[in-house]
Amino acid sequence: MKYVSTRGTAPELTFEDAMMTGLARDGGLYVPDVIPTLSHDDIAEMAGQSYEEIAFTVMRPFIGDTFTDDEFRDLIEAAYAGFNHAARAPLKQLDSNHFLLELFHGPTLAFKDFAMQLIGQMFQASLTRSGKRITIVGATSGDTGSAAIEAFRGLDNVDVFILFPHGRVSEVQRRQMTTPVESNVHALAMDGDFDDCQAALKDMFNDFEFRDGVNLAGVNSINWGRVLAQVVYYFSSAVSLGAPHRKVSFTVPTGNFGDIFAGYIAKRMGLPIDQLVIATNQNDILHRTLETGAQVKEGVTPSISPSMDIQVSSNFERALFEAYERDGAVVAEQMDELKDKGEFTISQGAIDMLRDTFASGRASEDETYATIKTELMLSGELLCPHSAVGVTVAGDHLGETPMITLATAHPAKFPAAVEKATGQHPDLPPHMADLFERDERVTRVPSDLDALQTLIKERIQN
Ligand SMILES: Cc1ncc(COP(=O)(O)O)c(C=O)c1O
Ligand SMILES: N[C@@H](CCOP(=O)(O)O)C(=O)O
Repeated sequence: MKYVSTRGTAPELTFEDAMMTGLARDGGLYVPDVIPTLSHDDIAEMAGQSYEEIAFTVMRPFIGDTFTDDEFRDLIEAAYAGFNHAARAPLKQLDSNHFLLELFHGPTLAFKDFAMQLIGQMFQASLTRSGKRITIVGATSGDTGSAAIEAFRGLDNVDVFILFPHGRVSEVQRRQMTTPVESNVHALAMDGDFDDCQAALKDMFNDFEFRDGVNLAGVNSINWGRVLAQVVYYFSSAVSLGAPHRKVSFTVPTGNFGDIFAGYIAKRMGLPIDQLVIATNQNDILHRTLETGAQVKEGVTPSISPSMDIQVSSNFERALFEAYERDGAVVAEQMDELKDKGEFTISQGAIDMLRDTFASGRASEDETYATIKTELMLSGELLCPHSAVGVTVAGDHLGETPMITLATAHPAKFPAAVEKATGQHPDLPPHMADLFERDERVTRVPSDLDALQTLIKERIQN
């Protein structure tokens, strides 16, 4: 299995190299050269299997000879051992044909743990073999950062720097990133929004002198390993509702497009998915793109679902690559237009493919509050605002096929919005109960590439 860049000119890599490299050297994102498929029987056999067994079957074809089967099974076991639900990703029934996939039972209470805990294990195994030391830089709108810190804190061959937009994450999210005491953890509060943080990260990858000098690695969904690990819960949940013998649909609260792209990969692998619905908050660039056929960047408006306050949606590039039948030159051209002019127009053939593959919808702030309130009354489920965006949009796409909406974070990460909607204060789980008593350690940084690179170089020398 080889990995190719969405912009067509970077060297082809193995799974291990693609995982450790992050962004391709032509600015693109790595994807497998061929998407493997599972047969109807392979999928049927997953019924009754553990999450870990399904994870092995789904991911094994992608990793080549990076790990032996036994090594890979051990890494998967270790990754999910710290989750506090036996099913890892349990399904709850909301209504006769609407289900909620709870993805917040990992250590940092968001779906990011599913991939980040495994990436942490795979990185450590690879670094032990190579004897290398790396510098991870991540950009976060709130959840990737804490998940990455949790996965890499205390390791002596890794420094982890997390850029988050100052004042634009919830207090719980901020404290998850600023209270770890390990000296290899560096929380950086940057002036600007998440798009600025992600742009700075990509600029660091595109500066080869810096990148090679610090051994830069990425754990955002730039990293194919992140997307891959997220494919698994599409299979586990669909199978528990009767796939492959019947179809299911998914609605996915979406920002950087990594999670829903994982759903697309599951479909390409043979999972019978009917609808894949993109649910956006008021930062609705993806919904507008599907409606109009043009991607036009606007400013980011802060919302009660801050992790989805994104306009430049990194993994949309992977979907475009498929929509343009893997023509990297066209993708590179369109990505340059987005960077230079803030917009690009998708060809008719490509937008037809995207509209055939994805549906979309948008939830306003008022609708999101209303869904949190009514869902608690109707089903007893206390939703986080991101999951509530999903449930709101899913409501417009319910039909005969069972709909699974992804619940991407625990309500206790966003207590202010949840309390405003319901009057209930969601409590943090016991392992985080003293979060508000812990000391914070954070560096305020400008949105300035030189300053960021200087800070990172100085910190890793000490
Ligand atoms: C809680 C939550 N929901 C939804 C999303 C959107 O997921 P994605 O960026 O993969 O589209 C994020 C951020 O990634 C998130 O943290
Ligand atoms: N919502 C994310 C944004 C980064 O997404 P990623 O999937 O590319 O890591 C966050 O919580 O940080």
